[in-house]
Amino acid sequence: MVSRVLLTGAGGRVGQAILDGIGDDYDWRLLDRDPPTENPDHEFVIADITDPDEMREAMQGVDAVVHLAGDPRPEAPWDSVLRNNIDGTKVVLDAAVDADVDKFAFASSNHAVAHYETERKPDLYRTHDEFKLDGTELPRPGNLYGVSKAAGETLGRYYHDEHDLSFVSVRIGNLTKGHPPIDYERGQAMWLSHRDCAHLFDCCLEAEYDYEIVYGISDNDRKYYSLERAKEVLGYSPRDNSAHFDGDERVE
Ligand SMILES: NC(=O)C1=CN([C@@H]2O[C@H](COP(=O)(O)OP(=O)(O)OC[C@H]3O[C@@H](n4cnc5c(N)ncnc54)[C@H](O)[C@@H]3O)[C@@H](O)[C@H]2O)C=CC1
Ligand SMILES: O=C1O[C@H](COP(=O)(O)O)[C@@H](O)[C@H](O)[C@H]1O
Repeated sequence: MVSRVLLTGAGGRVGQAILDGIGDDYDWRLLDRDPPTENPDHEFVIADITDPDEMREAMQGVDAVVHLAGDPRPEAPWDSVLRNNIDGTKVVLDAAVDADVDKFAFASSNHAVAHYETERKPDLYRTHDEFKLDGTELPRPGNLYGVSKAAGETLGRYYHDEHDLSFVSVRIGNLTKGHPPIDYERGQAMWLSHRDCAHLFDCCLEAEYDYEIVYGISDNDRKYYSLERAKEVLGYSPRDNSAHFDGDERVE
């Protein structure tokens, strides 16, 4: 049973969504290289994920890791994604294996597979289009940031096979608070609401799995990512759908 969880990148947007939803459900150790902006409700470690000593220390007594820290910019330059996203993820994985951590949930991204859209857009963002990615496809990154996320997924595969670490890559779509992106069909197709985000990472901490790749979106009518694997293996049961909004207003 997972009790003590290390949340890297805790100060960011995804971290906030997770803590708002399931902050009371685990014994969290929050980690970020930037200090918290307000008094945190949980233990907070200021550390850089590329520092092996800091990560070894932060991992003590941890059952599971939710690894969010990294450069989230689709336009991020190679030196940054190489350091923060690829090397940083390896350092966190090494520390997790040394500390005998059971489960590792990794924040991957839609950008790891963005080039599947190239020859299909804008139709695939619309409800009449049946095309769906399901997580069994090879990566087709749309930028170097996407390459770094595909590398994180592959690192996870290796640490699972080599060290038996349970690893789930969550290819997160577009997280926004309150309502889906406005006037942005792609963003509406891959919208992830805050409450579905928290619930999905809760599932990653509770379910039993070996190595998984799932999509992290709400149950949007426009979706071109399948939610079947997340539902079947993790027990994900999303409650939101971008089709239930007109602009910033919920209409259903
Ligand atoms: N927000 C979204 O819609 C999506 C986010 N993701 C992924 O989810 C993760 C979190 O994204 P957001 O919360 O949106 O980003 P964010 O920028 O709001 O949060 C990232 C946090 O990681 C920290 N961080 C960055 N590099 C670090 C390092 N070397 N050591 C320690 N801390 C470090 C930053 O200080 C920041 O607080 C990222 O890995 C991103 O690639 C993936 C797809 C969509
Ligand atoms: O991986 C990420 O994806 C989201 C959605 O991508 P976008 O190109 O449609 O904006 C992005 O907002 C987020 O910053 C990024 O980390």
